[in-house]
Amino acid sequence: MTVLSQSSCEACRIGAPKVDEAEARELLTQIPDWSLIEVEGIQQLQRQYKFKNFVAAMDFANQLADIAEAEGHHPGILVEWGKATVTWWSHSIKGLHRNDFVMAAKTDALLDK
Ligand SMILES: C[C@H](O)[C@H](O)[C@H]1CNC2=NC(N)=NC(=O)C2=N1
Repeated sequence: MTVLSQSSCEACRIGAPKVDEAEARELLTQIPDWSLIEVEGIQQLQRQYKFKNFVAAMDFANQLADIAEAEGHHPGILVEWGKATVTWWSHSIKGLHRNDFVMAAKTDALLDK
């Protein structure tokens, strides 16, 4: 199996294939702390990270912004005191593309730095 955190995003345009349920289940084994959620009919990946204070959460969000820009794929980020909630989905296909699983794994990998 390819290591998601070491993969890159591929071009994702309208009409690109959504990840099906079997594939989602397999990919989730590499990002076990993420939840599959559905918001207004759109499947998304979500994880909440805990930090020691607001500045640490904000610093994490800024590091995530850098990798999002580098990959051309962008998350939802909610920063609060001591936590950051990150949500990944592909706007262009209104659902989950493999890119979202790649980015979730890269988000986790930020914690190892
Ligand atoms: C033109 C640009 O590449 C696109 O709008 C990208 C930007 N970042 C994106 N991020 C996410 N999460 N989904 C998208 O469909 C998306 N599209």
